Amino acid sequence: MTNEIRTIFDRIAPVYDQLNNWLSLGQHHIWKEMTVKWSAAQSGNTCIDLCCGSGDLALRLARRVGKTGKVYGVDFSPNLLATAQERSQNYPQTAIAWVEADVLNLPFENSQFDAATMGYGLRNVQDIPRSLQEIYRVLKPGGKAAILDFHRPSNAQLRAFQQWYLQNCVVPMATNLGLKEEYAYISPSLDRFPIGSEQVELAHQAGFSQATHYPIANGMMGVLVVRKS
Ligand SMILES: C/C(=C\Cc1cc(O)c2ccccc2c1O)CCC[C@H](C)CCC[C@H](C)CCCC(C)C
Ligand SMILES: C[S@@+](CC[C@H](N)C(=O)[O-])C[C@H]1O[C@@H](n2cnc3c(N)ncnc32)[C@H](O)[C@@H]1O
Repeated sequence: MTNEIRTIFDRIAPVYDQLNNWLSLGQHHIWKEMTVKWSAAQSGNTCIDLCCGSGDLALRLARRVGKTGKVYGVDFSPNLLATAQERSQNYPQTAIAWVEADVLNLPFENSQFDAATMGYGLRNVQDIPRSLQEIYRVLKPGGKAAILDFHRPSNAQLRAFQQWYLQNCVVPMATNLGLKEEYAYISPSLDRFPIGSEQVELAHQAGFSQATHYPIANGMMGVLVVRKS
């Protein structure tokens, strides 16, 4: 399964950024900016972006931590990491290290990071509790993580719209690019993804003292914000 997920993301790498811009009507930039803000990353901090993909969140973190900070972007898709690497050449001032690794076995010591972000990663990992435990392990005491992903809205009409949009806009557009199966995967992965209150419960079980889920985009997306005490 892990290999299948990696293959999906390696295959969509060439069109990933473009499709996200089109299909979210540019909104994903706003959702990612909110996520970085909620991570509370500060100038000079050492931060980690898990499941960094093509680097959107890591590059935003790098802007926040500035020249005196350091950002690690971690992903297991070599193709998406290559895009991230290429994009970061335009930001020579910022210290970003791109690391090819599984976020379920992070190659970092305990308590290294002031802040963490994860965008559209938690729904894709094989073991959500383990992923939260790994984030807990690598955060410093007092550190925060902000985890952005799709969310199923409680409002039935909005949920119906979300399902309609995924099936009738997202999948057909991806089909035109030969990526039907890859994008058809989003809907079932969302069906089995824990809702906000369940994510909060899992975060407490992983050890986080504070956990809050913020629904955004009318509840079609959400950000789980956790703090290690
Ligand atoms: C950046 C976004 C999604 C990233 C993403 C996550 C995945 O798990 C994938 C799995 C397999 C293939 C691709 C991805 C993937 O790209 C979020 C925005 C992109 C969405 C495709 C658009 C979703 C739109 C909402 C359901 C409704 C938006 C309403 C309005 C148009 C703003
Ligand atoms: C939908 S993309 C999100 C990319 C980026 N964070 C963004 O918001 O645009 C999901 C990413 O998670 C990565 N991923 C999924 N499971 C992973 C794992 N166990 N370890 C490392 N990366 C993983 C995929 O390779 C992919 O780049």
